[in-house]
Amino acid sequence: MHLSKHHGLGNDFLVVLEATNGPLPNSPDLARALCDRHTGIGADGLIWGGVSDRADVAFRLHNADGTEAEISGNGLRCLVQAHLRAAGLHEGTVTVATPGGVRQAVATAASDPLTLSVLAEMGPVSAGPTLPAVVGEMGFAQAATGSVGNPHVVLLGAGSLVPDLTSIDLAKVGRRVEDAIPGGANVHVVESVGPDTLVMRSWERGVGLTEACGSGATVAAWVARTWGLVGDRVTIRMPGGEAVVELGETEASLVGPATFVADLETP
Ligand SMILES: N[C@@H](CCC[C@H](N)C(=O)O)C(=O)O
Repeated sequence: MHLSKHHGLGNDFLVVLEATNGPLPNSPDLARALCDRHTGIGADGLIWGGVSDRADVAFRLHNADGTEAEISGNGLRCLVQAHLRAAGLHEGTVTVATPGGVRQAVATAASDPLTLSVLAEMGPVSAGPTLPAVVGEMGFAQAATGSVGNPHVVLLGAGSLVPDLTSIDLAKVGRRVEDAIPGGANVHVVESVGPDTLVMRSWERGVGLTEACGSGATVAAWVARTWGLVGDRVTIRMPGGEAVVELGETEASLVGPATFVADLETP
């Protein structure tokens, strides 16, 4: 099988294209094996890029633990880069069929030849899962949920028991909150650090701590706007780098990089 590895702000994905490989196995076990950082190639998830009659390419994602996710902001950009590279292109507009609908992405070359800057539609932002009671005991200033197809919990730091984000044991908090939600959720802690700017750290369903989460950034910006902290164009600073979220009335878009790492062949 031919794969390529990419990352969006340190959130890394393996991509397998049906156009290059023929019919895809879409196997959670294979995804789990290849994403293992000790015995596999290592990644936060594996994206199956299928042939689609609705769009240029179809998106299907298995997290590192083999569970399936509905969407990924960083993963979408990585798939767009893989699709363009397979056609010998370094920029262009690509439509992607996701489980939640078709999303358009516009990729432009960046100064680094391995990186594209991609503006991607993230679709409508809707209500997320019910906030579990355990969040009330954690002392965050605010808490809310949202969804762009996949579920997110957003916790605002600087509450009574939470002086700043660095004091949070996110692996513990994330696991506790995730376990209290049927089906799990991605859990993010955010802090407002300037006009239209948030700092965010993420615990991801099916992965654990990650360097960045694009769908999480989208929901965090949306929720922060409802809290009156930001306007319609929000910069999100994550451990892996910055992304920009553009918020409309009902829908959102995400701008960030996709960086090519390697082409790989599995036996
Ligand atoms: N990191 C991704 C989200 C990947 C899916 C997530 N772990 C889930 O299970 O919902 C992003 O950039 O959005």
